[in-house]
Amino acid sequence: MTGFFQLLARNRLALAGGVVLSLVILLALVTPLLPLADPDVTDTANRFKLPFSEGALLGTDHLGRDLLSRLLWGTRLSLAVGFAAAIVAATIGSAIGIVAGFYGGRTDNLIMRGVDMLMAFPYILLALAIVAALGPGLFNALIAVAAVNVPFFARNIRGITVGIAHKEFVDAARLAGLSNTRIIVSEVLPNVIPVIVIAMSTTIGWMILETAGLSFLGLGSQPPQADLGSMLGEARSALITNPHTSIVPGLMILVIVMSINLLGDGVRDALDPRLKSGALSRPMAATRVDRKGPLPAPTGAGLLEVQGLQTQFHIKDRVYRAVGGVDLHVAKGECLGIIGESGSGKSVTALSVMGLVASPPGVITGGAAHYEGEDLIGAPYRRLRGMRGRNVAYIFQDPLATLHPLYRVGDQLIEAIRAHRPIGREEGRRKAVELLTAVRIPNPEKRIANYPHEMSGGMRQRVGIAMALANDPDIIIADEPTTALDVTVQAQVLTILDDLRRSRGLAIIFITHDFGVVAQLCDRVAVMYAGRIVEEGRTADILGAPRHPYTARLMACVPEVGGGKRRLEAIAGLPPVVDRLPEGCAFAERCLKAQEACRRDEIPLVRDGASAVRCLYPNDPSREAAE
Ligand SMILES: Nc1ncnc2c1ncn2[C@@H]1O[C@H](COP(=O)(O)OP(=O)(O)OP(=O)(O)O)[C@@H](O)[C@H]1O
Repeated sequence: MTGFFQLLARNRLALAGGVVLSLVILLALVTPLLPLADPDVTDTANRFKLPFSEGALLGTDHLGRDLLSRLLWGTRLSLAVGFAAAIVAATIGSAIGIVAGFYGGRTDNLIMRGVDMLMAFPYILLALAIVAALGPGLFNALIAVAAVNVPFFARNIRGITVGIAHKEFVDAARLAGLSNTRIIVSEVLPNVIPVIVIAMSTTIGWMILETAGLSFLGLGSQPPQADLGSMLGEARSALITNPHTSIVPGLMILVIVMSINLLGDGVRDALDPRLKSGALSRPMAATRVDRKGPLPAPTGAGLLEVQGLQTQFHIKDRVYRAVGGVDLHVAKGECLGIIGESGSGKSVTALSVMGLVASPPGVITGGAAHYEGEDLIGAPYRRLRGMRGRNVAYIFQDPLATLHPLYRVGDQLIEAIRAHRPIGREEGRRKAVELLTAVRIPNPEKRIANYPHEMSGGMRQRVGIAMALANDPDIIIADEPTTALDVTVQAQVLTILDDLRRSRGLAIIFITHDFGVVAQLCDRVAVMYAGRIVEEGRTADILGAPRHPYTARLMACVPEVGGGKRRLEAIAGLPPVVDRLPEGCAFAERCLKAQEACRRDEIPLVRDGASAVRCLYPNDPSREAAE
């Protein structure tokens, strides 16, 4: 709950709306206690007194009644009717929506067609018809406004319920033998309540306006009782001669509706869990860069050289050091593997290179990524945009999440090419077929007309690779592209990537959990732990004789096909949380060789020829070979 209020407070407009609305509600609540004139007593001798006259701060109306008093009593009434109508409409509408969405079939059809019929009438006509049938009066106006808003809630909540009613957790509740009523109350309702609150917060203002509209037409509050709408209606004839009689209630309606709407938008944003990590602020086109200290100069190692990269997530007052000073490079035609446990910072490292980490909350706080000597971190957005996909392309783990579900794969390929080159449709089509052929999709002429859901996981991943190849990039960063595939398809996809790198001289950075993939594809490998590289070197050296205890234990977790039965050595404990990294070696807590010194100071990455290790007591490959 505190998180909700903190998020709400971060949205300045919502905060302003909340403060203003609270003041208005407070005023309305204390109105009976204030020393105000009677709002209904007429004094025709003092008609149309101007604001700031003696004894009438806001002046008087056409019957000499005190406008301030009428305004406060009227506001009290309008707010009460608006809120009551919203609660009634939300309760009835949501109940209808939940029942229709949950039961579906004929029940849904019957209820929703009734709702459609209500919606087919212009709402004001419907409200007028209801008031005409029930007779004028504020209570009847409340019923009319609530009734015309029921379909709005019913439709919205029905849509959400249909989605929830088919979720696995609802099926699980059914299998557990829960009754439909129990399922609705315990499984469905908690999931739709935020939507109901959001819909209410954005419609209360609207309902206050509608009630005011009915009163303005003489169908709501009846004389001498004042509400904001009837005050406006009565002031209509003096609009030109005594505008203050209209301006006073008009301004109050404006203030109430604006503040409710601003607050409603803020409530909606704060209740949405997807916006909690900072996306409420406008996401930036490239990751925010806030580097202090001198920048590393390029050494000319490789086509892409990452030096001392530090990327953090700033969430509230916490700092998550996802990447804490990573150095790596990859040359033309080379494949560098990055391996490590989940959460070790592999993806964030890769995304930082092209400024693709979402900001907020991501911030690059140090280091450089030199591409042919040019530092990409902090490069202007136009430059990064020009290079994304053109020089450095990405392949992600789940192509279903990266391919647009509503466009044919051919059109998506053509779009990817056109983002960087102005080519015609025909040429684009030819190139798309060429790309699908390059990734060995059979029958590419036909396949370009497929939608992503019409392809298998392996096919979609090939389309992902084709997309990355669309603009002939120099570097491809592949983030676990084969994790979701079965071993045969995985082998095919890896072969395609390997062939492409050899034939096109592509540099590949391959992020994976899988030592088998590293062995098959990568020339060199970097092992990451808690946002840092702990070991780096030639694949054969590292797989043959890992020097860092973490690498050795990670490899011991991997079952070997044909290696006979053996006990798999799981690594006890968990990686440290990156907002509370320990002093010294981050792996010390889980390391069997850890000494006191490991927990003291920063441990440097010590280079020895082609390999490097960040450990005070690394395994000695020569001794192990001798043993
Ligand atoms: N948007 C974010 N907000 C806060 N923390 C994040 C965000 N994205 C990543 N992190 C944190 O950064 C750290 C590194 O994440 P990253 O995705 O790079 O790990 P990874 O090694 O690629 O893991 P996996 O193999 O599961 O993809 C993790 O601790 C993660 O919780």
